[in-house]
Amino acid sequence: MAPAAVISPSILSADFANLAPEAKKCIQAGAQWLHVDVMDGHYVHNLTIGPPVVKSLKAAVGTSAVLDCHLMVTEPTEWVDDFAKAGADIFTFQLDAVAPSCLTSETVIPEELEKAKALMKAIKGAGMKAGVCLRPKAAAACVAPLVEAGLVDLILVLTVEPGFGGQAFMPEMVPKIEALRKAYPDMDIEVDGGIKDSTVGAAAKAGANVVVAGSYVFGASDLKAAVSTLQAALDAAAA
Ligand SMILES: O=C(CO)[C@H](O)[C@H](O)COP(=O)(O)O
Ligand SMILES: [Co+2]
Repeated sequence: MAPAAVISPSILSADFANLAPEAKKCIQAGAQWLHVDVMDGHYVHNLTIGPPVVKSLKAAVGTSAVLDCHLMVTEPTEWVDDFAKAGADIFTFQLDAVAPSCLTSETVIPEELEKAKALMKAIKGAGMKAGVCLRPKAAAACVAPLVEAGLVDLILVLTVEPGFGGQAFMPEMVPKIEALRKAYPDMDIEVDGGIKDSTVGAAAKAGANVVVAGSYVFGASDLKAAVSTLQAALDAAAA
């Protein structure tokens, strides 16, 4: 069965002083997940959200939304337990943070592959779903041994360089989404970066079933209409 269509607004573009009402507005507008961009000031030059904020968000939204945590951090393994305890539902890490060979080769070197597998086992062992994120330079083929090992619940395709919201969608990432959908018909494939009314169609047609949008949703004069536009594009691609 094809995976369900999901909208995951990135709270990176929300008003942090009003995070709970902002999150609830997204859920009322039809968003099923909330995307939490975690940046540690090392992997990227930005500092954002950590486990205490995830804990408060979980207390505010309960089970009405999946907390889709995207960790742009140098040492994801160190954060597994803290995010699990805070209430994260999905823990997605940057593959190149543990397996830098994915940036220069179609095959991850064995030592790095073992590190990625151990991390994913820890994520699942802590009760979260395990996501693997490919930044633009990371080769799609590198996820194959992880999928074959039954460790991948979600593949996130970054369509901007990691670090900031509000960047332009990279159309050259569309073939990567297509290749992953062809290889993994039942996998949750998430697209993240520069998604708005004019770009969501290309990502959805290529096979993404989960769309992240930050600046488009929170910058819209009508948040509900923005979420509906994204949902309509996913529905049209699935029809
Ligand atoms: O992971 C990210 C950046 O590293 C963000 O999730 C992404 O950029 C969302 O913001 P926008 O929709 O404004 O592009
Ligand atoms: Co993100």
